[in-house]
Amino acid sequence: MFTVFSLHVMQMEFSFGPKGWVPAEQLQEKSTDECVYALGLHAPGFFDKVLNVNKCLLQSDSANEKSGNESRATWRRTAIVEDYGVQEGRRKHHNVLEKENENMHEFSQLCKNAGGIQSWGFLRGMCNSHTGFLKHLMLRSGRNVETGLPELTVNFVTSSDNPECLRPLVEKIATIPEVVSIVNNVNTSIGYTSVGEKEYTLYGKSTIIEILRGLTFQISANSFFQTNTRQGDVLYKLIEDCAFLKGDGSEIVLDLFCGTGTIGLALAKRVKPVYGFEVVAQAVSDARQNATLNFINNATFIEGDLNKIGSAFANNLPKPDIVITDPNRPVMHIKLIKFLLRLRASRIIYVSCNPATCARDLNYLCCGVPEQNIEGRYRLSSLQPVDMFPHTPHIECVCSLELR
Ligand SMILES: C[S@@+](CC[C@H](N)C(=O)[O-])C[C@H]1O[C@@H](n2cnc3c(N)ncnc32)[C@H](O)[C@@H]1O
Repeated sequence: MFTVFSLHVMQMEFSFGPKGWVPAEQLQEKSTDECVYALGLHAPGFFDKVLNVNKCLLQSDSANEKSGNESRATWRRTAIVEDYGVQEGRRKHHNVLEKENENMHEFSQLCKNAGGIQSWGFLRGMCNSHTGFLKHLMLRSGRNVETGLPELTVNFVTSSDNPECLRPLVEKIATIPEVVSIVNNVNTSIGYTSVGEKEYTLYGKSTIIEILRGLTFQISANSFFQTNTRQGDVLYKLIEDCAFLKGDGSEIVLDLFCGTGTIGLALAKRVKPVYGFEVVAQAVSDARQNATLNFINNATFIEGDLNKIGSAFANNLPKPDIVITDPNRPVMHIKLIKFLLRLRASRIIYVSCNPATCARDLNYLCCGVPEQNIEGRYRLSSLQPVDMFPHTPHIECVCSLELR
């Protein structure tokens, strides 16, 4: 198993909550006053219990702290906690709101002017009541390709379409040198997903750059990108090894669930064409742009929902030699399993961050689904876990399947 000891997790998603959740073992130690309003991580299995996180050990220093300036606290504290009182407790918050902080006063006025949102509502997370404005805070770090210095994107996910409400907060955060982009994703659903129906760029650019396997990738806020860049390099090298490319540039690659095109593009210079499929429009557009950025002209990226494929899916494409499939945590749709079994590519590389759903899909591909008269056609030739999420129970697996 590959493990890193020095972490650099590129993306973290935090949630806002109406009050901080205190684990039972700490109830004695903490007064409940300390815990009003939360910005942090969900307790496992409970979306309405948000554990305050003041410093995230999985984040890069620049995402956690303002390096080189001892006098300023972490940027999260500076921008959100100190100025807006989200984590400071109800009493302090009242002081900040009503007496002390001009910005906060302006801010609450702004909120009221902008469509009747109450300032208190602004600070409440959605949680069970489904009220409030701020849902999630997503931090993503990348680097400047010329200087190599860290860059940060800040993505506020809100429950309604009122980007002006964020303006005072944006002005504060924009003064942090590492921050190159501040966006607002508006997600009006009652769910906890962070992908917005609309996105506003409130400061700087709308994308961030990261480098993996020597290639440059542009990433939009709604596009998937490996959260752990250093281990991402290890993961993609392993996928390349599992592809057993002949080296004569003759193979055709199908990259399913391709995101910003990372895996396909990492292989593109050593194969014939690469075809990528992905459902998120921004990710497809990033993938196309990434091909251009890396002078790759044999990669085609197609927008489409792999859960809704018809019998004619990919009929117009040449038969691939290698299929990469890298689904989200749920199982692959049975239509896609059937497609892969009909396609009979010589090799499938199945990349998964969920061993349970991965096991089901591998079982179908290898042993078939007898109750549906589906015959399995593959043999699992290798399975390598990669520790993409150190110090958590999660694990990524790269599975190599050969046609029998
Ligand atoms: C685990 S990510 C892998 C992305 C890419 N392979 C990478 O390594 O960066 C899974 C990707 O599948 C996409 N996705 C999820 N459901 C999908 C669907 N039904 N059809 C097509 N793409 C889907 C997600 O948007 C995401 O980009």
